[in-house]
Amino acid sequence: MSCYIYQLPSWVLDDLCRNMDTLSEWDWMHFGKPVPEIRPSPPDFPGAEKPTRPWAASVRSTEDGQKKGQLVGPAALPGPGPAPAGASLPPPPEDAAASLKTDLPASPDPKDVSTSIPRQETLLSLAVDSLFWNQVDVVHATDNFNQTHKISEGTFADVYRGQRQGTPFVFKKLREMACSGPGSIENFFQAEIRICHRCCHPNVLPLLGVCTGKQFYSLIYPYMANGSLQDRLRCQGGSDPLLWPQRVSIVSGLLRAVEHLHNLDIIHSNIKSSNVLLDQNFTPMLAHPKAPPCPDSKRSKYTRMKTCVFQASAAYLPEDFIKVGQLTKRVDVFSCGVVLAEVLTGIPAMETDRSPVYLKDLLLHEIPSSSRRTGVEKVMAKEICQKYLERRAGALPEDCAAALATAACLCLRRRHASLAEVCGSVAAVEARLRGQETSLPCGGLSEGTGSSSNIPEETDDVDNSSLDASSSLRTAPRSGVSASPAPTEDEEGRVQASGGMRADSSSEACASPEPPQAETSWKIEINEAKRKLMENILLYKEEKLDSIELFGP
Ligand SMILES: Nc1ncnc2c1ncn2[C@@H]1O[C@H](COP(=O)(O)OP(=O)(O)OP(=O)(O)O)[C@@H](O)[C@H]1O
Repeated sequence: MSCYIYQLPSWVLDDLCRNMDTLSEWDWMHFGKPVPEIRPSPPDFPGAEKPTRPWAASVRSTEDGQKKGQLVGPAALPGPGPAPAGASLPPPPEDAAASLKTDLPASPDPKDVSTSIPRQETLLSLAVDSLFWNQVDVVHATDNFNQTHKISEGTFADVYRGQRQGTPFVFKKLREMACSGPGSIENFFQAEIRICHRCCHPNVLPLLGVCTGKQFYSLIYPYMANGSLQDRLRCQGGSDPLLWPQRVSIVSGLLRAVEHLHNLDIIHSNIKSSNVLLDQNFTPMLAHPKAPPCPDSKRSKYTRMKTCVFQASAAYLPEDFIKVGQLTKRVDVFSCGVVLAEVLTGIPAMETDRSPVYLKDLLLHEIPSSSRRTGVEKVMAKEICQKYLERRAGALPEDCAAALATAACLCLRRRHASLAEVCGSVAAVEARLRGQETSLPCGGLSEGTGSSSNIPEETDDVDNSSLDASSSLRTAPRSGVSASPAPTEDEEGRVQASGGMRADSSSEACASPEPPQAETSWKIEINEAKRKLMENILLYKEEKLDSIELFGP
């Protein structure tokens, strides 16, 4: 028999409401998204999501992938055997799955976690216990975060390699940054957990564990043997340059991952080549979504971010986002365009001793003077191919280069660039390089995103350039486009971009008055009845409603 919340006696609901009043934001999130694994037989609430296995690479929900016929298995514990992007991956080895299960202390020390961090008990009650590693295991696996195991220092965390039961893992040890503000670790933690909780895709890096210890917080991932796309594009450690088929398949995997996230209404907001990790087969995995910054007032529908965090990522962000701080899917599409451009040209997204500092500015500078005419991307793409095409990656047929450059230009320039279309274009190049005869859609793509070539496309253009003469930008010494052996053009006299930080040099970027509907980087799926109930509960909390009004007599 179905049981509806309104069928409960009002005193029970009253009690429920009072208890709910004490919930943290974290708990509320999960109120909208039941995790039913802990219940022997889940109740049949209308509108409730189907039960999903709760957690980690080996246990994540697979619904979305199944719908689209995508692979939905665990994404990639490093293990033997090839696992090409988009191909079926083997389940994690038994020992690895077992290694994710960590014995929890029988009664967790309440002092073990700060109050701002989701409490272990709460998370346990959400059936994510298999995700938790205890501190001792993490210390053991990383040799107490031995410096010799350190891979890198990131914006929010230091990255260490470790090993458990013979399986290599990566441990991100989170740290509060001076500029990150209170709660940033919590946000970071929750962003990762939310995304991993909601999606499972062969090109999204799975979160394998978390540790909320007394001395540190850590997130645990599979170790990706080929490091990041950024490392490989820079041939760090003397690695060979990536060849075109590898490059295109990596971009294709990245685009599929982003498309998948967007289908779930998740905005990654931290797409960059250092967050595209490559396994032993160069299968790309998109990692480390950025914590959705908290709006500083309930009224704010759009998102503001800390200026210092912008600075780290400005190379991948569109100007309008930097100026306004409105987080939409377009931000991700733009970032994909920058990554695609890095792959295509071999030019780093940012180089401080170069002018312009940002690759996005270098490329957007190639826009023909009559930038509003139809097919501008095609002209721009041609320029890019002629001037900046990576020469170390082997031979690339001209039409493939043009299609890739056009796809990059679309991502960089169009307000409404269709990710599906860009995906399709790159996939066609991928197939072509694999030897499959495919006709490239570059003609159609370059003429406009889905629109007829006869129709002017004026309203879709975006001024992304941070090379605005009015901005107070410093000028850097010219160093050319050093990373690429491709001929570099004269950029003398160009004003160096500073990522549009003119928007605000204070702790937060400015926000325009009430921009149009913004998308948020995560979305609670909740049915209307629940939404109404939650609204009423808020009113109840403000003592504008009593429990009788809330649920009726
Ligand atoms: N799972 C992993 N396997 C192998 N190497 C990794 C892994 N995660 C990160 N790395 C390496 O560590 C580097 C830094 O990772 P990190 O996630 O801190 O990226 P970041 O871009 O510097 O920081 P952030 O994403 O926090 O802005 C990556 O570029 C990569 O070389």
